[in-house]
Amino acid sequence: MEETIAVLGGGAWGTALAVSALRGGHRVKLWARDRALADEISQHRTNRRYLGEVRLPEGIAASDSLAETLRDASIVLSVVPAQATRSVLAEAAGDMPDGVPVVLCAKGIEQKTGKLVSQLAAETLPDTPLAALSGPSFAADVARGLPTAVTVASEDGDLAHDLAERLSAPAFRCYSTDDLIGVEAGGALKNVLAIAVGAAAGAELGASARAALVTRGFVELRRLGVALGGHADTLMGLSGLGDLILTCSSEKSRNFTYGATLGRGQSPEGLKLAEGVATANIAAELADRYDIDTPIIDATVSLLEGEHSVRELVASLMARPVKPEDHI
Ligand SMILES: NC(=O)C1=CN([C@@H]2O[C@H](COP(=O)(O)OP(=O)(O)OC[C@H]3O[C@@H](n4cnc5c(N)ncnc54)[C@H](O)[C@@H]3O)[C@@H](O)[C@H]2O)C=CC1
Ligand SMILES: O=C(CO)COP(=O)(O)O
Repeated sequence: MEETIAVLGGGAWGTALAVSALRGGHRVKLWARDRALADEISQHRTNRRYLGEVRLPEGIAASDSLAETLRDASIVLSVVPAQATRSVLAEAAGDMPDGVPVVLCAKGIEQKTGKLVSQLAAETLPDTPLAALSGPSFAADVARGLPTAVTVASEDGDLAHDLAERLSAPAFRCYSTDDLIGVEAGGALKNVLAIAVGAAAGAELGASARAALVTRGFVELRRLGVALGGHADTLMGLSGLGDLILTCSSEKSRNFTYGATLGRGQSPEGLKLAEGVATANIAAELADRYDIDTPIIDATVSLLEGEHSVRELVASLMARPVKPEDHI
């Protein structure tokens, strides 16, 4: 059934999801706060700043007006960075159509509050049905029509299933779950670990170190994800293991690239958005609060704060007391 999907955010992921929705047979409106960007997307069918040379299909109605974008929408996708989501949803609240679900697509934890994106959205939009979409999906791949699979989560499992059907497209397969927290935790924490793994790659520590870091990092992701209220099984899925594999294995990941830049001893100034930078510190604080052991996340914070080099941090990880291999 054709419906109107409103996308809030004109960056790489917002534009790619708009393209996917269009391919799924829907009308698509997109809000970008920058009018020049909205015009470029609507009229020139490119988004050079965020998506490079990808040519967009015809039909994305982009605007810098939230009211215009949200009018007649039957699904709203929120695709601004995690740290900006609260303010954008607050600005949009007055124009949000009644009862229409908002699908949260950012991957992060709010620095100031330690809240997952759905938790901060519930404060801003208390009467709105909420869901999250997460999984292994580089914007450039999705915009080009390369296939992938993601998970749509809502505490209301029927809503999650319904949204997964409505958001699926020929090259975009959506699964569903009622484990909203698990899906959000997986998406947020893999970004922090991708910085760590990127740093090891940048410092040329070898493929064995990379595999060991991904595996032990995944244990930390599951420990903390479960402490936050997610299910361990969910974190074995697309938004957890799946996204961790993707982002820890490719320079196409901005988080991996951020870490690799630090690992090479270079300045990360001018790099694209890396959500893990904003999430690392609060993730480590949450781990402390729940008394969870997260040495790789802690080392990532130390690296980001410039306290130690990659080699020093790896040496201290290697010097930890020998213990049985726990899996969560
Ligand atoms: N790029 C990707 O491959 C994927 C990204 N994501 C997630 O989607 C979220 C957005 O990422 P991208 O679109 O890739 O980032 P981006 O950096 O390409 O674009 C971010 C967009 O948000 C806008 N923005 C930033 N602050 C804003 C504010 N305060 N108010 C209004 N607009 C604001 C920017 O102007 C830009 O249009 C992130 O949480 C990211 O982790 C999820 C899956 C894939
Ligand atoms: O979340 C992503 C892929 O699933 C995108 O990863 P980066 O934000 O590291 O580019």
